[in-house]
Amino acid sequence: MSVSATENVILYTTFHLFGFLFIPFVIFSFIYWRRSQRNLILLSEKLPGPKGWPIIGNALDFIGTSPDIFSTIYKHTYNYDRVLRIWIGPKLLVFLMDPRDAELILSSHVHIDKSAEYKFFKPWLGNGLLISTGQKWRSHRKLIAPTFHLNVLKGFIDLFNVNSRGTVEKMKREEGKTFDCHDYMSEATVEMLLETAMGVSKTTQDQSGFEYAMAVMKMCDILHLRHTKLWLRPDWLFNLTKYGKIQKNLLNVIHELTRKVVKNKKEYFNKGMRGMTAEIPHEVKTNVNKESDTLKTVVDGISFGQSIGLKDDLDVDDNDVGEKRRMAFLDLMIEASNNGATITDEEIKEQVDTIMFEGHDTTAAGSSFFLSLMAAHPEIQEKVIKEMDEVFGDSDRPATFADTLEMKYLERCILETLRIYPPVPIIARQLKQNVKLTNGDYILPAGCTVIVATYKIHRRADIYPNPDQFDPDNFLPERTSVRHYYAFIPFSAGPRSCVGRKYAMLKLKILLSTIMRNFRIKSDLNENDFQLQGDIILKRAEGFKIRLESRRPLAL
Ligand code: HEM
Repeated sequence: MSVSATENVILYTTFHLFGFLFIPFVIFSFIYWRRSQRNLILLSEKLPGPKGWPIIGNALDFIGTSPDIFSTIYKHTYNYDRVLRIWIGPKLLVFLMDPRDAELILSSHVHIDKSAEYKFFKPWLGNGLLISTGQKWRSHRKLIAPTFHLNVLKGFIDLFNVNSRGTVEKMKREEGKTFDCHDYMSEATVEMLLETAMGVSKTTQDQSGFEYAMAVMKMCDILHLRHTKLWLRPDWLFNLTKYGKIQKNLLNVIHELTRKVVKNKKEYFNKGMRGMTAEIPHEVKTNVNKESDTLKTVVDGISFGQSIGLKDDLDVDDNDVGEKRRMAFLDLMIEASNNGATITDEEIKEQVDTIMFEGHDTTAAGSSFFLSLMAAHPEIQEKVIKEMDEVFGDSDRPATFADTLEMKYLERCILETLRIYPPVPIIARQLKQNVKLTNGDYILPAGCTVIVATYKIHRRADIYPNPDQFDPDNFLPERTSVRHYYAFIPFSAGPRSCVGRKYAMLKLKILLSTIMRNFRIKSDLNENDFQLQGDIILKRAEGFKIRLESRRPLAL
């Protein structure tokens, strides 16, 4: 027998062995799975959704580029108004698009477990606040939430100003050119987080915030691939691919920075330098103590990005937060660890990674969408500029907390940006028990992944007239007062709401007002040209392309 004939025999035998063993294995596994998941399957059959293929379900919807997948899933929501069932192989996803159902899940103290997809974050964020659950999440949330109360945040205003002015200075290099503003927003938000919540000066970091921000962006791309491509899900297979190797390198960059941040802070702390943020230049110091302590809201019906009817652990009366607890995030973590076993060093690092990720990519996307929308809607931009001129006149003084309360129109534009392009477009939870929805006979089965579809809720025509139109008047009091509280949830809501909500709103107002005092934003593209991709954080696939035109000498 020749060599090629032998090869043919081997191939033939292997093929048949594969047929004899693999196909029965798949069929047997499928039957076993159907029997063991009877509750899930029976209840899912009553849920509305597009027809799928045997075994793979609707997995074909997840083939293609990121914008393709986003648009395919979004198109389904036109046919299914409140609830949408999708199968990806054996995995059942149920999208909720009615604010009443969103409330049912998000306000619950029971349905707080994150979905299995969050496990891909684990090598990066460990058991940080975003993914932990149970008692660990409860005790760490209790520790961390007070470090984002308003009385702590007011102490950050000067640093928000310094960094916003630095960003304007850097962006000036791009004047007249078309460029992607996301890189600038990303770098600015990383540096602000380092200097405020982490309390370390960016100049003491020998690795730039920019490098970190880019690594985070690439990590998000990889995580998105693992969510949508079934073969990248098992760790052993993923680690063999080029993506596994890239992830390893990216995590080295990310963790090197966070380790350094914790180490530096501990050194300061041991030298007795506590309760500090980075150094503030004299010329931008504002007198925070003289500022009005009022908690009044700026846009009626909405308080720091959330409906005023929704209260969470950030909304405690600031006078109830004792002196000792008025500490910035990393200071408090280190003090807690020095004082006992509430939190270990490894857990501190995980929380730093979590805050750095959650606090940076979300606000970078939010501010980049805002600037893109200003360019696409010049008439709205002029109203923002008019308000800036009314608040600051010709002065180039830094913004104060009182000024932020006067930026009513700017705030409406920020809220409208977060409505129409919510940086976190969906929120996913794993159900441990069946849940009956608020209206109708639908029951979500235990074991399914329930997805609160923020992006769709924010674009319901029965809640927002002309839902796809950028209209800051959606946040006029007469409109906010008649809406369901859960009709606007960019920061989620309930016990697992975003811990950085107030931080984000304050920072966005200072950063964006500083930019709008200095530039007019232009673009050759309009909103219809935006291609959306929902890789964990919502982004413009083509980049956030804008052009800057100087309004006046820099307010620096
Ligand atoms: C525009 C900016 C932001 C948006 C739209 C946003 C949105 C959200 C959303 C929707 C969640 C819930 C996610 C989920 O359940 O899967 C969340 C959680 C979280 N966010 Fe934000 N966020 C923003 C800024 C920030 C900032 C500035 C920080 C910190 C400085 C932060 C820290 C966190 C943390 C730690 C969690 C997890 C909370 C928990 O599970 O208890 N976020 N955020």
